[in-house]
Amino acid sequence: MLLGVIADDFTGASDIANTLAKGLPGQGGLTTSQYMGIPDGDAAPEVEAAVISLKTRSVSVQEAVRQSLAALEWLKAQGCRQFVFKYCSTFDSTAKGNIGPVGEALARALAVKGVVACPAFPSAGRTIYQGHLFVHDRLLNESGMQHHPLTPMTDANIRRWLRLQTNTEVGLVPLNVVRAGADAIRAALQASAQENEILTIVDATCDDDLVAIGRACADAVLVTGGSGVALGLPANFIAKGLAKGRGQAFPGVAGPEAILAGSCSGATRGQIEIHARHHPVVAISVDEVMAGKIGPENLLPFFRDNRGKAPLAYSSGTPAEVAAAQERYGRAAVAERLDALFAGLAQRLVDDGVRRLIVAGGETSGAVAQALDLGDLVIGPEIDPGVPVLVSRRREIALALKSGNFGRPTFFADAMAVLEGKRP
Ligand SMILES: Nc1ncnc2c1ncn2[C@@H]1O[C@H](COP(=O)(O)OP(=O)(O)O)[C@@H](O)[C@H]1O
Ligand SMILES: O=C(O)[C@@H](O)C(=O)COP(=O)(O)O
Repeated sequence: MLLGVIADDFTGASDIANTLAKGLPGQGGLTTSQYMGIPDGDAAPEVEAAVISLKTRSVSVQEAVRQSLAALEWLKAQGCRQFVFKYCSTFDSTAKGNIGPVGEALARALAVKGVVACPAFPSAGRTIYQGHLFVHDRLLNESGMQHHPLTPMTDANIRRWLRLQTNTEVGLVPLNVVRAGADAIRAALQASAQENEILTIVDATCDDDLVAIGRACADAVLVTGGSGVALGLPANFIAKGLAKGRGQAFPGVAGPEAILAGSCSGATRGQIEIHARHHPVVAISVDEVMAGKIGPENLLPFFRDNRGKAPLAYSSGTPAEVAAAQERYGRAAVAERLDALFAGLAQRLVDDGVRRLIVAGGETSGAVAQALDLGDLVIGPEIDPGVPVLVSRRREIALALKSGNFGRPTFFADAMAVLEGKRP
């Protein structure tokens, strides 16, 4: 194995697995597998890149660090020469963590400083300039992310935000240095390390910037960021003759289908609204869930009755609805109960024969994927930027784990077709 990724959530893991499997146009990527948590045994010998999905974005700092270091140990034991800590392209974190503490702990474990911290993902509209994160034409804190149910992002200056989470100063490699190319980036990172800065925000506003950053990191032991930071990494291994740039075929999976949405992002709510125009959808009431009046068994008939019609169940609410529910029951309690509902529902759906499953929302996907005994996931074709088809050979299921913010407006119906091996 060449490259090991520690991802702080499950949709993020499939996002970066997609980037690594795809590689740069005309070059191909790495043979990539996604794992649900730290695997018990060794990876299959053909795996060149392993992505370990953790659910550490919203747990305590200590727990996030503990799990991330355990993942690092497994990846080291598989022989990886480079490690990536993958977090969200919208830098989802609180003033306490978990990006800073996990990034610093991994860097300390690997004895490195001046480590790239770059959440940029231009094809999804995330760019960084002078350490400020933009989502399309908006600063992060004006993009809707200030309303996120678990990690409200209230500062677009991610260098300043990250410094709240770290023990050491945070560096910056500005865009003019990035545009000067890989050698200039490498020199700036070395200078940052000499200043004892463990993590260094690196600007990037387009894919070429990310490719240059990737080239600068050819020999870096640790890289951190969104999936974009991995764009140039497979090419380094191919150039060194360590990987061949193979593609992975996907024949499609037929069978009953289900869509579950727990993300409250504007993008997901828009996709639900569009899906509802021509497909059966059912809203899950948070009040009824909290009162114990609705559980997985109540939702199962809806999916059975609507087989073949891409049925969708969602809890997704507007910022005002989310705020009201959190005030009434507490943020953690709502998240826990909804996670448990979606997890239990997914288990029953798969036991009932569902073979194509789409989940919207990182935490929600984590809860669902942990509940299903999926084994390792093979990375199939890209549905939309950051969202690949995932195939569980163990359970013969095709999945899509969609970040709340990702996907075209007609994502749900289109993705269902792709899971079946058809292009819409
Ligand atoms: N109606 C709601 N009110 C409050 N919280 C909700 C509601 N619906 C979902 N949630 C919670 O909001 C969080 C959404 O996070 P996540 O699934 O990661 O989506 P995203 O990918 O948009 O971040 C989850 O913890 C989920 O349980
Ligand atoms: O980097 C990204 O934006 C995604 O890969 C990601 O991490 C998604 O997180 P959620 O929005 O919580 O699904």
